[in-house]
Amino acid sequence: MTLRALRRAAEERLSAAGVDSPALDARLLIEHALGLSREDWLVRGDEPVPPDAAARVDALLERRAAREPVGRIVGERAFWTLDLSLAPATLEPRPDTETIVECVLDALPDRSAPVRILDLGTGTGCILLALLAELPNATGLGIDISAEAVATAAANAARNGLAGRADFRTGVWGAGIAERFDAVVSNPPYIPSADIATLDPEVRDHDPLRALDGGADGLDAYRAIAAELPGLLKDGGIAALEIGQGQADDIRRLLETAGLPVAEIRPDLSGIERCIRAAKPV
Ligand SMILES: C[S@@+](CC[C@H](N)C(=O)[O-])C[C@H]1O[C@@H](n2cnc3c(N)ncnc32)[C@H](O)[C@@H]1O
Repeated sequence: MTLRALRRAAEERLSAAGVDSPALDARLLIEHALGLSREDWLVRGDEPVPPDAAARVDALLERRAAREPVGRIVGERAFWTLDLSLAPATLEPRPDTETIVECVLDALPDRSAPVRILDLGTGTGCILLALLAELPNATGLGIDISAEAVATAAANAARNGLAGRADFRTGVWGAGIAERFDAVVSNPPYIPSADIATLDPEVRDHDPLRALDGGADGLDAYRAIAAELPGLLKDGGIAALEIGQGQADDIRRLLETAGLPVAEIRPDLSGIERCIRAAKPV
């Protein structure tokens, strides 16, 4: 079988298994199994695939057909301009979360300023590290309740040349942090507990429950974080939080009750309200 024929067969297999991006996933898994680059398809598509290579591809396709996400299979995921390693305790970063990065960058008056950023529930470190990659004089602290997530985030900082500007610690949201920051970012768990069983298998069976479960109404983490934000922000500092579909009004109320007027609610690329930005009055 040629490489191109293998790819067609892989796509059909993933499509039959209900995978929603079979063409992309087939290509990524074959590239990973065989050490190919995207350009290789142009020049090597008619080459025969040796049986041992086909067996390596088959093993990965079997996992994907069982609805394990590509990022979990290959152990990493691209986010913003970065490649990030994953661990069982980290959420797989989503493109929607880049909305927070854009929102913070657009809200900062001076991108060369030495801003201090706090990321609550940092996971892979994706939000903090993407911001540090864009803000050459910024430094930051990422907090997560999971020690495995903290270790993964620290490794991702090193992998992307940002370790000198990023610290990571275990903690429960902002508890015990005395410092005040120019920006606090967070993508907290926001799925109502009862909805978790209805999620796609890629999410339900592979993202950690602690990264998903937002309590009975999905808002537990926002209540905790909103109460802490006034003590974590400098005067004039901004908070940018990812939100779930339909949660904007409730979270606006939580932030404004805490004394943080909402300045923006920003949609993601699908038009869903995804990031809420508030500021601490000067
Ligand atoms: C939705 S994930 C977001 C991860 C990452 N920031 C991202 O956007 O991909 C939420 C994260 O919050 C962490 N978390 C859950 N409860 C926490 C708590 N009480 N204190 C600190 N972190 C918590 C989870 O371990 C998880 O890494």
